[in-house]
Amino acid sequence: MSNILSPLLGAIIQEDHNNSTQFYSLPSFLIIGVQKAGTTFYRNILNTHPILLGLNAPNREPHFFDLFYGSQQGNEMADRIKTYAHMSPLEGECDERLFFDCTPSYFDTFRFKYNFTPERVRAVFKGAIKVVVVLRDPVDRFHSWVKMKAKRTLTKDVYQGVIDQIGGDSGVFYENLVKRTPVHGKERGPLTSQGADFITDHVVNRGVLRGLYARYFREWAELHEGAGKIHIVIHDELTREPARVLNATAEWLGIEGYEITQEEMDTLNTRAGIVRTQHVESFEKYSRFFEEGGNEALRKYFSEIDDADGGLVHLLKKYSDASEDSLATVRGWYEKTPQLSD
Ligand SMILES: Nc1ncnc2c1ncn2[C@@H]1O[C@H](COP(=O)(O)OS(=O)(=O)O)[C@@H](OP(=O)(O)O)[C@H]1O
Repeated sequence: MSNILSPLLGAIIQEDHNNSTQFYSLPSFLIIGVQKAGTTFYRNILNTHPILLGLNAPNREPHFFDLFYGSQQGNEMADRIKTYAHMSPLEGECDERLFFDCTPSYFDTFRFKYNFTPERVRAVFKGAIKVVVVLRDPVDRFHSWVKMKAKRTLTKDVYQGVIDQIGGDSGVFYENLVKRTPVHGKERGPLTSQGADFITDHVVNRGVLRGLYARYFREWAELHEGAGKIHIVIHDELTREPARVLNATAEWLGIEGYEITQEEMDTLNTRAGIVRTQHVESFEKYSRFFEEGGNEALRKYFSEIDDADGGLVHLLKKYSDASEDSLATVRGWYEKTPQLSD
């Protein structure tokens, strides 16, 4: 096995088998998050570009750096790299397709004790990998996550479960969130969901803590500073102007743009639609709770933690290519809300 540098961005790996040579490519960039921000739609949009190809496209996430990293045949770095490269066989040395790995849980690997994916990615790519993050208002992301949960958890009324656990009072909900949030840089343990009660495991860890973007963004940005600016895609821009977002990504990669056709667009519009569960009454109770103060509590919480973690807008300015418009959108997510009423 030998490595040569691709004319574009990825590293190409060559393997000689008897009389034939097979080439593989490591991905040229990673879409690391965030879950529920429209990453599936973004991946599908990128896949329309003639030279871009998602690993395991179109429907599966590779999870190489979290779920499968420790379970390769052989744990030497060379074995790992080989396994990863085998996900993207090339048709010949001059095959110029660019592969990408879209695994939204890389951003904040909550199924483990702490997020070690940035370190692993650095170990494999020596820091030289491009990274994209799709961001969405953390309050909307929370609701999207609950909706997914309700869709998947058929036997349980998720909306009622959320209401029961948050106590139906936005002040109590807010206090609960603050109490259960690990302090940055100190306690990594509480991020594990193993053995946690419902609110910690589901509502807080997976629903809420995943929205602490500044915290995870800083980890990624600091470890990958040498690899250029992180590319930012904002959910609202992606869903409003997917063609523009595709070409902005192409420009960032240094490749030609692609004019996506209406026909391609129509097949890609993967919007999940409204999923409520069969428990209409509890869904209505849930919606009412959040409309009447729950959302305000969540926003206040996200805003305060964002401040304490150094501010996403500040970090994006320093480490990403986010435009002024994107920064203004992100700023809006963290606007301070009035004091919560008692
Ligand atoms: N085209 C388009 N327009 C508007 N919204 C869209 C579109 N495509 C995906 N989405 C919304 O993105 C949410 C799913 O995000 P992800 O694909 O990142 O989810 S996942 O992490 O892969 O589970 C999910 O959000 P919610 O509907 O709020 O749950 C999708 O509806």
